[in-house]
Amino acid sequence: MDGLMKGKRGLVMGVANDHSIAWGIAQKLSEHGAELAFTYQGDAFGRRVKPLADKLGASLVVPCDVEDSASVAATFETLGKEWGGLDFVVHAIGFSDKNELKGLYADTSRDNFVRTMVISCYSFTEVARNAAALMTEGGSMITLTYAGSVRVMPNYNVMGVAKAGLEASVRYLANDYGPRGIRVNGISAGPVRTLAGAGISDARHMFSYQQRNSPLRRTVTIDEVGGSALYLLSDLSSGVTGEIHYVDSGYHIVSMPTLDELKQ
Ligand SMILES: NC(=O)c1ccc[n+]([C@@H]2O[C@H](COP(=O)([O-])OP(=O)(O)OC[C@H]3O[C@@H](n4cnc5c(N)ncnc54)[C@H](O)[C@@H]3O)[C@@H](O)[C@H]2O)c1
Ligand SMILES: Cc1c(CN(C)C(=O)CCc2cnc3c(c2)CCC(=O)N3)oc2ccccc12
Repeated sequence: MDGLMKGKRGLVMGVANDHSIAWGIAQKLSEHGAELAFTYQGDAFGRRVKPLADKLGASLVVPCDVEDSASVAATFETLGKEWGGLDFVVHAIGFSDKNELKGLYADTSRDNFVRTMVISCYSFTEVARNAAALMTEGGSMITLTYAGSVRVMPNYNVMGVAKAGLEASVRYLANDYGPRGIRVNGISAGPVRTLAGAGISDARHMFSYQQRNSPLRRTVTIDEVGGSALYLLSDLSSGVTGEIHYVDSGYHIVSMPTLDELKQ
């Protein structure tokens, strides 16, 4: 089908199920004519991702565990062999030990700090380096971040530190690859009820707080994140690189949306 992404081929990393942000992005890209390849993290996820990928006519669905550099390299070797080139990459991967996503950030263990940084931050740099080698006609990459990188979100803890590093790496990668016509951007999404977004303590209260206090008075959907990803991965954003684009109902711009509640 014709559309913004007609003739473009790209890799979507991070679909776990049909609630995943990466799935919202993949659907939107496919609707606009993109040809997609997917990676999944291990056989358990593979059983969920393959039927989803089939729905979008994706022929390439490969395992990739970003804790294993050989696995990342093998993914792009396969893409190089099967496609020969690449126009875009979606990196929607993040993980930390959920037992350290509560209580004090100060209590973060060294092991989980390192592991969280490798999976949630460094993996985008490694993916970008491998992808850039295939983007011989230029290209566009995005990663998913969260406002917990620049402001304290209770319990987000070490994930906030990892996202701060991720957002800085977006800027450094944008500078490295700009001369080759490869753009690198981030989408900072508001809270979404995904596997990663729901499995946290007090998720219910955090969602309702954001619904009551964001300018749009609601949380965002994976389709809305998909729309902004389509913009950043298409030629509509040809002049945009190194940016963190917020898709969060405007939550991050307010300190106090209204005094009404206090007057009650
Ligand atoms: N859900 C939210 O509220 C929210 C908001 C802003 C940003 N994000 C970010 O969006 C991205 C996608 O998360 P989601 O909310 O769609 O949840 P999700 O659980 O659907 O997706 C997370 C993905 O990370 C993958 N992953 C984890 N460790 C991996 C590893 N070692 N190798 C390969 N893949 C691995 C999982 O397999 C899964 O597919 C993450 O980076 C997350 O931090 C989420
Ligand atoms: C929002 C929000 C999220 C969603 N988000 C932005 C994220 O980036 C997901 C972070 C995350 C990373 N690793 C794990 C989990 C969530 C839960 C399941 C697990 O085992 N590991 O996570 C939070 C954690 C604490 C507070 C708020 C949030």
